[in-house]
Amino acid sequence: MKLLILDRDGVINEDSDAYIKTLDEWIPIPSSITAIARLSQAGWTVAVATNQSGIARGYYDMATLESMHARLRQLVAEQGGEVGLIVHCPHGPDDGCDCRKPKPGMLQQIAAHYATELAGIWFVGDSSGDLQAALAVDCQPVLVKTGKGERTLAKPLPPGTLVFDDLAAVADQLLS
Ligand SMILES: O=P(O)(O)OC[C@@H](O)[C@H]1O[C@@H](OP(=O)(O)O)[C@@H](O)[C@@H](O)[C@@H]1O
Ligand SMILES: [Mg+2]
Ligand SMILES: [Zn+2]
Repeated sequence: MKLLILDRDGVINEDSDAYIKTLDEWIPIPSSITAIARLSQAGWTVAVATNQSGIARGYYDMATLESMHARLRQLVAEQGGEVGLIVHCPHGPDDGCDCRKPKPGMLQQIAAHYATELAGIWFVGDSSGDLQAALAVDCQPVLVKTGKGERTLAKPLPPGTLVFDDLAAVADQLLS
């Protein structure tokens, strides 16, 4: 199946070092919304795997997180596309969960949901933890320069990492 997995903050929407704590702070990257719509209209399933330690930290609750994801689905639907499964890790760095990137648990959850293998599936992120999670399950690590991408690019990347300016450029490549 044509499955693409995305990180959320810094790829789909703007990120902040102060976390994305409210719906108003969830600011979509317009070209990313269009990219998701274009991909899904072309038969791609676009899933999301996002760390949301702000839940564990008490910065925001599940209702707020779900409101952000409802807004994402609405914006993509307005452009004729749809968003697939969105998986989040609500845990903190010290909780020892299996889902927080760089662990690959969320990627494995997505693969199980769609009854597909992960090998070679592109996982698009802006942080090194995203790239490490991809490598852990033989996904293709893809770095975008939006969000924390430029910071991530300043450090050595895992061999084989593909680099694009933004999600729109990733979509252009996949749809070419
Ligand atoms: O990029 P994704 O995975 O969609 O989400 C990242 C967010 O959960 C937050 O992750 C935090 O990392 P810590 O969780 O505090 O290590 C910080 O990097 C925040 O700036 C960022 O907004
Ligand atoms: Mg991110
Ligand atoms: Zn977790």
